Amino acid sequence: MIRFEDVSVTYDGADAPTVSGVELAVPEGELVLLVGPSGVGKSTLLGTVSGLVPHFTGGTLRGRVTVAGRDTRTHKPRELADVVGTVGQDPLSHFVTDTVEDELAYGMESLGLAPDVMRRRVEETLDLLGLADLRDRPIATLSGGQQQRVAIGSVLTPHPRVLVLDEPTSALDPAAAEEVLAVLQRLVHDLGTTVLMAEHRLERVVQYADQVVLLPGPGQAPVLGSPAEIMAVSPVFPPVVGLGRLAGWSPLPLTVRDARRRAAGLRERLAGVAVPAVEGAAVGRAASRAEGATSRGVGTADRTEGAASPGEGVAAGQSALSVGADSLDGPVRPPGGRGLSGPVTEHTPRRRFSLRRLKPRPTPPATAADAPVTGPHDHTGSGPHDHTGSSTGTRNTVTPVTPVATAASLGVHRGRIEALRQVDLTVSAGETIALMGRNGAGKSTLLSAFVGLVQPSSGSVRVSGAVPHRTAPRELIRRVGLVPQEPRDLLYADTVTGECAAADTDAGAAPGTCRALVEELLPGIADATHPRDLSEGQRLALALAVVLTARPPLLLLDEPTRGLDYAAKARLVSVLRGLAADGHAIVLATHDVELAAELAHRVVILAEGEVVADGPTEEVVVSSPSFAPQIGKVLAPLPWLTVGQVRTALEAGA
Ligand SMILES: Nc1ncnc2c1ncn2[C@@H]1O[C@H](COP(=O)(O)OP(=O)(O)OP(=O)(O)O)[C@@H](O)[C@H]1O
Ligand SMILES: Nc1ncnc2c1ncn2[C@@H]1O[C@H](COP(=O)(O)OP(=O)(O)OP(=O)(O)O)[C@@H](O)[C@H]1O
Repeated sequence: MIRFEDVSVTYDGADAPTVSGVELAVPEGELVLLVGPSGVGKSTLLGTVSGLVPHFTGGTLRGRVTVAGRDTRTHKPRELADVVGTVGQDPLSHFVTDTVEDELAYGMESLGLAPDVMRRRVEETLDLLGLADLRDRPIATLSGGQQQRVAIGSVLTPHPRVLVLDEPTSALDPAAAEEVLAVLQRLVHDLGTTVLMAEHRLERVVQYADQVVLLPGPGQAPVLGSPAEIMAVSPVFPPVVGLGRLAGWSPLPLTVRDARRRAAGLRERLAGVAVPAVEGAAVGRAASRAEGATSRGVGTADRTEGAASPGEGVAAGQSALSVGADSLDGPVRPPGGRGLSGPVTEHTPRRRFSLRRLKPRPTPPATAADAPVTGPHDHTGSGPHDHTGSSTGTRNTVTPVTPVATAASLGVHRGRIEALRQVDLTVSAGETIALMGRNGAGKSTLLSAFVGLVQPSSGSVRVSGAVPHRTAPRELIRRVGLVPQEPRDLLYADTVTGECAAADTDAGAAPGTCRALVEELLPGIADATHPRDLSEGQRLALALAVVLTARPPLLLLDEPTRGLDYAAKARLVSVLRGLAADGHAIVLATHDVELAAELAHRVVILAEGEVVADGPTEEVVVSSPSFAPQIGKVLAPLPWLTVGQVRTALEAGA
């Protein structure tokens, strides 16, 4: 159904082809998964199928790509729209209408389908993807995951024979991701739809694939095989595969169920063994409760109505951080739009989070009443917390501590939606909190409240003593930094070099600080590249580096692993652990249960705008079918969470 014949793509100005020598056939009615490190060319390859590469991206395509016999170089994306449906990594930039229902109908309208067929398919799709309650909503007001569901729905309604999906579950909560994958599998099995999908969170998808295509490195020819064959050799693999490799299981397990069947012996071996260091959470929780109690009701009820802020969401997924930490390498990214070359409308001007442009001076004032309560640059060890670095490579210990940020009985309205209700949360210096919960639960809203992008409608929020929405950006930036769900909102220079130079200046950091951070997170990004042309993972690494350059006492990350391969995530984990050990407080909104297991001292789960769980990571996630990491499920009821912990124990002779 899709055929690549000696395909190579060279972007304008690039020294070498991004992908080359691609010879592949994707049979009709199969789900083929495209995997490989960040920036290796996955999105580029997907773009050649939808025609976005090179029609929209520029560059030179050599060889031939055909879909259902149509050459994508001689057919414009519009002329392929009846056969191929494409979901790119950034749905928002490709929506063409304003409301959910209109968006679901748009593709069918373009193809001239009868109104009754359109109506029926819109209803089916609303149900299939859990969008019925959102049908009349303006798309610009949806959370990130809600938008991703609409983007997927909008390509399903025309019933294309081929679906090209770039990280389609990256913003979805774990349960929603499973639902979407089940829908795709049904289309493949029942309707013979052909699906080509790139995804980093292999723990979510590998079991659905008929075949896997691995792009091992930039410019290297792809390797095709069954999921088990490829997972045996791939540099990117999910935690169960990591566990299987560690335990020497053959064949390798691809699912939690496979692994559980093999794990009886391992469970026995680990039963009496102390789980390698996973500390800090209990302290964080105790601190938060105490603080919540004292600060409740302190805040003024600043009324806001529908503050225009990015309708963000949080990326989905899980990953094998501990596995990647020592065995993986490479980068990743997403392709473009929907394959329909209709007008791209900017619905509501998205407010850009522009704090970093305001020339911050990150050194916290020592005396002001609202000065940051922690000194993140204090390496003397005399601070209020004890950085007992764990030798096991898991979490650092946090001792009771000064709050860096608090929300007390916080309520936030976004338009008519009550996005947060009675939220009490205290974030302490040195602790890392994973904020989890289903799409639309209010995670991004809470992060936005900490940076003053939305205002409380009741209760209060404080960051280092300051009221965020009443604090001038140049002051606030000394206290808090946010990496938004869409990293491009933070980037404005023409090159990676320019972006980094601006970040160094803004942060008052030594020249080269930001660039070194980029290299640490994701090596190999070219200096002269326009941030727009970076792969998704590369862009995220750049945005993270920009914010980290200022070393804010409170660091907020909204789904920080989209587009990142396991190795890049492992590097991110190590950077964030270092920051936490230096006394920075970190809050990450994430659907990546593996990331939370690896990094967070404490997990806070939001549901319908309320906190429904708050506790040490292992306590909160192990008992949860949605939020438990793969290793947690395999070894349950033992409270082990990561491959790294198991490796440490086995190496120590368990
Ligand atoms: N600008 C807005 N106007 C109206 N409603 C909004 C706006 N932004 C978000 N919402 C709604 O507020 C609720 C919380 O959204 P939020 O983005 O905080 O969720 P989230 O937990 O981050 O979700 P996701 O996991 O999908 O990113 C959702 O129901 C969302 O549709
Ligand atoms: N339009 C473009 N112009 C120039 N270079 C580009 C363009 N698009 C992508 N690139 C470069 O091509 C390489 C491959 O990018 P691509 O997005 O295909 O990778 P990917 O494997 O999908 O990455 P990720 O997993 O991070 O999404 C990257 O180095 C990127 O910087």
